[in-house]
Amino acid sequence: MSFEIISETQCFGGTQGYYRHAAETTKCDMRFSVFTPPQALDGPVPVVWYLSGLTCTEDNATVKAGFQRVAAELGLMIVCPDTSPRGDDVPDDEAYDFGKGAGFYVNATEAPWNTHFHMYDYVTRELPALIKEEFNADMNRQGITGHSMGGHGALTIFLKNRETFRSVSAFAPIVSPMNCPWGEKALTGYIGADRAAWADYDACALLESGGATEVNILIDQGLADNFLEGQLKPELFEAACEKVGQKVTLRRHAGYDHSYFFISSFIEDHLRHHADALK
Ligand SMILES: N[C@@H](CCC(=O)N[C@@H](CS)C(=O)NCC(=O)O)C(=O)O
Repeated sequence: MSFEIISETQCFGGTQGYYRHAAETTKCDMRFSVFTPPQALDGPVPVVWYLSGLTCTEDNATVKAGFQRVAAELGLMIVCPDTSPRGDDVPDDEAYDFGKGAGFYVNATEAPWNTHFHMYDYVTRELPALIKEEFNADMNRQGITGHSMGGHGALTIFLKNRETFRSVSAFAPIVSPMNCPWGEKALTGYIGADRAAWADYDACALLESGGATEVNILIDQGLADNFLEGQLKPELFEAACEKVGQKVTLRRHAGYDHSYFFISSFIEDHLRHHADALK
């Protein structure tokens, strides 16, 4: 599969790389980052996917989450995709929470978004195929995490692909886009007004329809997060887990907000959570 190396830089004995490829699913050039730990020189290593939130690219987590030191210690490859299709041909919206930088990890069915906004297929199918072929990744050992919109992506993609992922975690996730303004706007715009179709991209609804999984889900949430009550509503996920008997460790942290200062404070715990499951 063809892809281009934008840059590769040594970091904690491994390699932090930025890459670009022509993606079929999103019909545009897509960028992504991969941290390859030093252990990959000796054989295939487990992969943790990190899905970012609104306004982000592949760069935000790569430069601000601080995952490289622990990923190098644990021998984890970290893949950070972009959050939407990009380029002059791709439609956009002037708001920060829709269009570019806000793909919501769905396959859009509504025009004009349905030509490029196939982030679900991109993240679950096209980019994994490239990672499998071009990097020393053990695709039988995959975990997924993410922040905010990316936390929604991680939870829903995990719940819809139970055979693919052995571990999942999230930072301040949108747990029920059907029940928050960010999600209602995105799902109406990308999927259409029929709310029945939205359930396929709602972690709470997917858990209730699909039942509990075997894994323990780790979620961290800051209590000084401006989006906590209006958008994130972790109590909805707690209730859904309770209903179906899903194990979840939901940690609420006084004083932490929605920023990468919060994520970088707890990223080590998340990577250890994944490494334990992916051993
Ligand atoms: N203050 C943000 C609101 C969106 C936001 O907080 N985005 C989070 C993800 S939901 C983020 O990580 N932003 C980029 C960053 O901090 O690097 C903006 O208007 O750009």
